[in-house]
Amino acid sequence: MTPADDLSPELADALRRAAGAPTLVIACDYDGTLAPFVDDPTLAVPAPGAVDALERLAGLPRTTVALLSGRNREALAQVSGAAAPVVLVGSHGSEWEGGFDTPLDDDELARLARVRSALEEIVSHTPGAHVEPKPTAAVLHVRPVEDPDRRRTAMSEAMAGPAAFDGVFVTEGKNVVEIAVREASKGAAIERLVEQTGAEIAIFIGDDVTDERGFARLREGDIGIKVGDGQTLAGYRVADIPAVVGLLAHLAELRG
Ligand SMILES: O=P(O)(O)OC[C@H]1O[C@H](O[C@H]2O[C@H](CO)[C@@H](O)[C@H](O)[C@H]2O)[C@H](O)[C@@H](O)[C@@H]1O
Repeated sequence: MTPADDLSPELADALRRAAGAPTLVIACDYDGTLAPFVDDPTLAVPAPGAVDALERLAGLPRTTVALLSGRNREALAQVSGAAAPVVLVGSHGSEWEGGFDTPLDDDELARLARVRSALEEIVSHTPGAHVEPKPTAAVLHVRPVEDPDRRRTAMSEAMAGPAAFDGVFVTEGKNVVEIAVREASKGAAIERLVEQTGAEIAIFIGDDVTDERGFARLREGDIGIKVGDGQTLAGYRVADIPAVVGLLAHLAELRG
């Protein structure tokens, strides 16, 4: 069985087309796409072979590989172990090498502190839940909460409380709700990568609802690949993380 055996004929064709593009961008979500979910986000390591395949692709001429994650950039670098020439883009597309285009102003910082303390209050009576601080957001994590009712209650409290504050941007993900004081979109980040490189084809691979903002902004001829089940705007689908690793390794062979 070769990596290509896991791919639909349509996706195999699309990858052959991408492999022949003069300039190519490959943007990949991290959690749920390259790294299996775990309770502690600091321990979410890449699946075997994932970083190797990304680095092989990133070492090819006129090929830009980016990790495009909801995580903040520093956390993304730590858990993934990926480094240049792989481009790391954090905070849902708004945090690049050198940080954010514009730092948070005093109002945004005050709003962020209010959001964090409201989420900490929820955590204080929800055993297992925790808050992940980010430069422009705070995230309530409920994956480790054992009782499903308590998990749902904590999410509802976050939605009715800090998620309803003025001037915040809410993203619900897998067992998380993220409340940001800056709007960000993986779609805008993919457009920026395409603009910077002049790529004729962009590939974007992701598993979560937040990745739909990326799929929505792909151009005709670009290749969106959804990982796992669920509704999607992506044109192609693979079953799971090992299939993503196989796909990347196969693309590296085709383009190498
Ligand atoms: O855009 P991504 O790279 O997919 O990041 C999305 C969020 O991923 C992380 O949370 C998810 O993974 C955790 C570790 O496996 C898991 O515990 C949690 O339930 C998942 O939602 C990360 O912690 C968040 O900051 C990212 O926004």
